[in-house]
Amino acid sequence: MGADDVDEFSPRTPAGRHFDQARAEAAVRELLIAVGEDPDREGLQRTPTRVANAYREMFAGLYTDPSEVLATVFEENHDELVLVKDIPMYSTCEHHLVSFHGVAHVGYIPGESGQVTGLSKLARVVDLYAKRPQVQERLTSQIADAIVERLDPRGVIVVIEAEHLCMAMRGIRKPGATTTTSAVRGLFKTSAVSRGEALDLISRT
Ligand SMILES: Nc1nc2c(ncn2[C@@H]2O[C@H](COP(=O)(O)OP(=O)(O)OP(=O)(O)O)[C@@H](O)[C@H]2O)c(=O)[nH]1
Ligand SMILES: [Zn+2]
Repeated sequence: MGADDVDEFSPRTPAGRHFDQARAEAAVRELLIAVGEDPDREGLQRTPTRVANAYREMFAGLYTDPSEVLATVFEENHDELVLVKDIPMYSTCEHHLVSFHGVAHVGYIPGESGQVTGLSKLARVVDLYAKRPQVQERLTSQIADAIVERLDPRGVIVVIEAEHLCMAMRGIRKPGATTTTSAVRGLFKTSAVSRGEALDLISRT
């Protein structure tokens, strides 16, 4: 398959872009040459294929529609906080293409219709946006906005705590430094009491 040929099963982004396996493999081979390696030595022969497969997986969220992930919604007449804590999260820094990883905490208060979603769906939304080239601030906001759009809740709070390998293994080299970001919507923005209660539950071990 040539670099521009894409089979009909290649995953596509909503904008119609696709994962191009042949091109990804060629790029990895080029990178190995650029760093002074021999891509034909035995240990590296399958590396372009492996790395392309890994990137396909790491960026799988580019090809998934968030509304599909939050499709399961049901009425429970629950009008208080639902909080899923410590969701493991692996994303990729869009500046250096290395990992940033940690945990996400996602909470919401259902809207007047009392509609809730499956708990696993909150973790799926985290995954979907994490599996893209990202910055932590945008990842946090996108998760919150997707939940607002689908569930029309009274409020949403998303907190992400992560270590960026681009700050640990290279550059400033500060392993262990963590970055915390939050996105609050609705009641969690307008009410300091609601926000404080949620943050208290999130920080409790
Ligand atoms: N705000 C924000 N910054 C990030 C994130 N991930 C990486 N960065 C930062 O992006 C910045 C890119 O800075 P540049 O000066 O363009 O790149 P650089 O020369 O590689 O920078 P250093 O990492 O400081 O060596 C760095 O300060 C990173 O720490 C993120 O999720 N959010
Ligand atoms: Zn980075």
